[in-house]
Amino acid sequence: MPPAGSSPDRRREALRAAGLTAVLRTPAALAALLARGAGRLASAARRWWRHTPRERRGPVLLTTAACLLALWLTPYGPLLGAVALAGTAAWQGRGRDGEGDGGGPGEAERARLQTLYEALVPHLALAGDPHPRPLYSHDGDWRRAFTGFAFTEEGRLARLRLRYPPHFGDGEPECRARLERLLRARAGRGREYRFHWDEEAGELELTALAPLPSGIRVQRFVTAPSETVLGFTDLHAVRRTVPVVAEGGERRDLPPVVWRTGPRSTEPHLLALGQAGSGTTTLLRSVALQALRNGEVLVVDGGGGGEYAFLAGRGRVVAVEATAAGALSSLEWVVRETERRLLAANRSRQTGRDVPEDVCRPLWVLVDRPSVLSHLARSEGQRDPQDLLQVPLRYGRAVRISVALADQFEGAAALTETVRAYTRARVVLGDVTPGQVRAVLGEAPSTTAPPEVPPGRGYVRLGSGPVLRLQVPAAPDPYDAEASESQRLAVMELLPEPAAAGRRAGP
Ligand SMILES: Nc1ncnc2c1ncn2[C@@H]1O[C@H](COP(=O)(O)OP(=O)(O)OP(=O)(O)O)[C@@H](O)[C@H]1O
Repeated sequence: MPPAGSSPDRRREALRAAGLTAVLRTPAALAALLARGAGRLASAARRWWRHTPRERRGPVLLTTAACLLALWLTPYGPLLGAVALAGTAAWQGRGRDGEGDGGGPGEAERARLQTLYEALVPHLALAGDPHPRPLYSHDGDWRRAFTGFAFTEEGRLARLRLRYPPHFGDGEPECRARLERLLRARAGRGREYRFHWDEEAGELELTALAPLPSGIRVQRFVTAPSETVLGFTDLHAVRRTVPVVAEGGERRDLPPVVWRTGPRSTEPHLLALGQAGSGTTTLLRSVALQALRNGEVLVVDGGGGGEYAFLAGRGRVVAVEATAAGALSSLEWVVRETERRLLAANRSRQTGRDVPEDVCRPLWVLVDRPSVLSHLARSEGQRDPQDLLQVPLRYGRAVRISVALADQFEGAAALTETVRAYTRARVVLGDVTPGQVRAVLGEAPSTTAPPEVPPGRGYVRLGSGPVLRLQVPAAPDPYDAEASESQRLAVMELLPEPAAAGRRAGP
C-alpha cells in the first residue's frame, strides 16, 4: 500500500507526464492552454465539417443538439458540460507549443519538416557564420527555423512559416525565386502555392492553395449596376462572396473579382491579354452579357471570327462590327456620342437640371483584337481605329462610357500609348510566365502557376491593387456547336429580346 503522502505526488507526476504542471502554475498560462485547446477543437470541427458529406451533417447536428438539450435540462448539466469542455480543451492544448494547428506533427510529418530544413541549409546557411547557434546549420533543428506549419488530412504540407537569416537577400528577385522554387518542389508539385514575404520579421510563408473553381457559367450575378464580375479568385483576397449556380445546379458562394466602372471608378477601362485560345474573347463576351443588363454595348470584333454575331440585332446592342470600315464608322460614332454626352452633362450642370437619362445610361465599347484591326485599316489606307479610342478612353468615364479591349500577346506591341495608359484594369490569361504577368500587370504574382491551365485562368490587377488569381466564367458563343449545352443556354438566357425595328440609336 502506498504511503498516505504519495497520492498528491502521484497526481503531480501524472500531470507532469501530461505536460500540464507548468501551465497550471499561472492563470495566464492556463488561459493560454485553454485557448490553444479550444482552437484545436474548433479546427478539428472545421475539418470534420469540410470532409463530411452534406447528407451526414444534418443527422449529426441534430443528435448533438438533442444531447445539448438533454444536458441543459439535467440538474447541474450545464455546469458539468462546461467542466467537461474545459477539461477536453486543456487536454487538447497540452504541451505542444509551436506546433501546427489541429494537433502536432506525427512521426512522418516531423521527418518531412527535418528533410525540408536540411534542403534549405545549403541555401540559407552562411559559411563560417560567427553566430553561436545559426538558424540553419547541418546539425541544426527545424523547430527554431519553422515558426508555424500545418498539414492536410493526407499529410501534405498545407502551410509553412519559416524564418530566414538576416544575410539572405530577400530584396533580390533571383534569391527569392530560388528559395520559392526549392520550397515548391519540396512541398509537392501538382498544387498552387502562395508566397508571402514579411521582410520586417524576416519570415516567409508558403500556403498551398485550392484550385480556383472552373466551369462556373456566366449568369445574373448579384452585383450593383456599375459592377461587373470578371471572374473568381481566392477567398482570402477579397472581402465578399456572391451566390452562384455551379455546373449541375449546385449553389455556392464564391469570391468574385468585381470591376467597378462609372464616374467614380479609378480604373474605368480594361485591357485583357493572353495567348491564342486562353479565353480573352470569352472574357469580353462575359462582360458584354453582364453589361447588357442595364447598359448599351457596341462590339468591334477585330478578329472577324463572328464570335459576337449572336449579339447582333438584340436590344441595347448598338452594333457588332467585324470589318475595318464598319469599326471605323462605329468608333467615329462613339467619339461623337462621348462629345454629345459631355456637352449635355455640362449644359445640365450649368442650368441646374438633372442629367438626361440618355447621358447616364452606361455605354460599353468592347474591342477584340484591336491590333488586327489597326493592321487591316492601315493596309486599306485608312486611319488607325485605335486613334478613335482616344476620346472615350480619356473622357468616357465621366459620362459612363467604358472601353474593354482584348488582344493576344503578339498584338500587344501594336497597342497605342493611349490604350496602354488608360486601361488600368488589367487581365492576363493563359499559361503565362511571371515575366509576362509583370509586363502586363506591372507586378509578378505572389502565387505559382497551376499545374494545368484551364481556359479562362489567369491573373487580374485593378489599378494599383494586388495581383490576384482569376478564373473567368464560361461564356461560349451560343452558336459554337462544341460548347456545352448548359453553358450555351446560360448565354442565351442573358440575351436581351431582339430590338424592335427602327429603335436602334447607334451609328
Ligand atoms: N472561362 C472559360 N471557361 C470555360 N471555357 C472557356 C473559358 N474561356 C474560354 N473557354 C473555351 O476555350 C476556347 C477558347 O476561348 P476563346 O475563344 O475565348 O479564346 P481566345 O483567347 O479569344 O482565343 P482566340 O482569339 O483564338 O479565339 C473556347 O472553346 C472557349 O469556350
